[in-house]
Amino acid sequence: MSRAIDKVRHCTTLAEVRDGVNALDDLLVPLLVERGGYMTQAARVKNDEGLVRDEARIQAIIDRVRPMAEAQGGDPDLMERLYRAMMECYIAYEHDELARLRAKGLQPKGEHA
Ligand SMILES: C=C(O[C@@H]1C=C(C(=O)O)C=C[C@H]1O)C(=O)O
Repeated sequence: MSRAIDKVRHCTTLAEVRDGVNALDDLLVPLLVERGGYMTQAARVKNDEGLVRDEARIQAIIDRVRPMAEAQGGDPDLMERLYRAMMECYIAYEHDELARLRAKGLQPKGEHA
């Protein structure tokens, strides 16, 4: 199996390092935008501020990504820290999206006209 860590090119200059990082950011940013799109979907489907943060789901994601990181030759502790920080950002975004959808007319659950 080819692991992500084995794809890292040996660099002798900072410019090479930054080229490598930029190339990966070109892949990551569209994926993060797409992931954010599911926060908008979650906000609409949950339609309840109290359901936005789901600790069980957060832990399930951590339990899934730690072994994935290890299998790719990465550090599971680093991956957990990244995911916890990222999910905090997405939870804040999901709250913002729910507020935006409500301002656009989404009725709170149980208050249909
Ligand atoms: C998208 C959800 O809402 C929140 C955002 C999560 C995420 O960034 O993956 C995970 C858990 C939730 O607190 C969800 O509940 O699945």
